[in-house]
Amino acid sequence: MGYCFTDLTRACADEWSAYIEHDFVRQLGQATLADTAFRHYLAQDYLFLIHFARAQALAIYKSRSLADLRQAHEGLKTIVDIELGLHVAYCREWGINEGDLARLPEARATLAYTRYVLDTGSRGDLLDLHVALAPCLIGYGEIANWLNAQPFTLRGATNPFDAWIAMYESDEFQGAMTRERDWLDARLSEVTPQRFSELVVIFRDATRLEIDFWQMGLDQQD
Ligand SMILES: Cc1ncc(CO)c(N)n1
Repeated sequence: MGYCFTDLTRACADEWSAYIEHDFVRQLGQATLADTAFRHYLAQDYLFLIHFARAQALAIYKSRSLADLRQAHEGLKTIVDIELGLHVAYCREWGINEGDLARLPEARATLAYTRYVLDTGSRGDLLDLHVALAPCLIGYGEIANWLNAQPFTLRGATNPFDAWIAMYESDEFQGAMTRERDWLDARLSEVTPQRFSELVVIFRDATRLEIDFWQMGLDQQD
């Protein structure tokens, strides 16, 4: 026994790489992504982040110890104070104002992913919820690092999506990702093989929904 976070990604290696190395991500790195696809993704991601913040709040509610409560609070602050603040400013640069965002219809992929996380968290315990949230917080940090390691990735003013990569490679986001991974490593070290296999199902489903989210952006689906 004694599992850790990378055992989850190893158990879903195909889905995890399909998510981290998705065409949307590659095109963003190569600066070949269509502006309309990026704008569609950005707007839907605003709706995603609001529900994701609610899921972090649910993790606060489900915490039994001060240490757990602090970890969930960290997650909430990362979303509301760092990511959503940057996101709203970033949307404005791309010609989407907050009024437009508030009136936006939710795409099916956004609905499916956010409600899946909230339902998994309501039904299960704190660990189920953190595992459902993990592809998001840890995945985006890994995506920024993966992009930076690819020879095709363009950085700087020649890439209109450069600020997006900068957000997820930032010390604040990478720090939040590391703390979440440490929290998961500590909890996973104590679970039984049967419990681990339940958690793999949650992790795989959430990762599949992340893949659908990229595809929704690429195809501009509603
Ligand atoms: C869909 C999605 N997953 C993960 C993140 C990172 O928080 C995000 N902003 N959007």
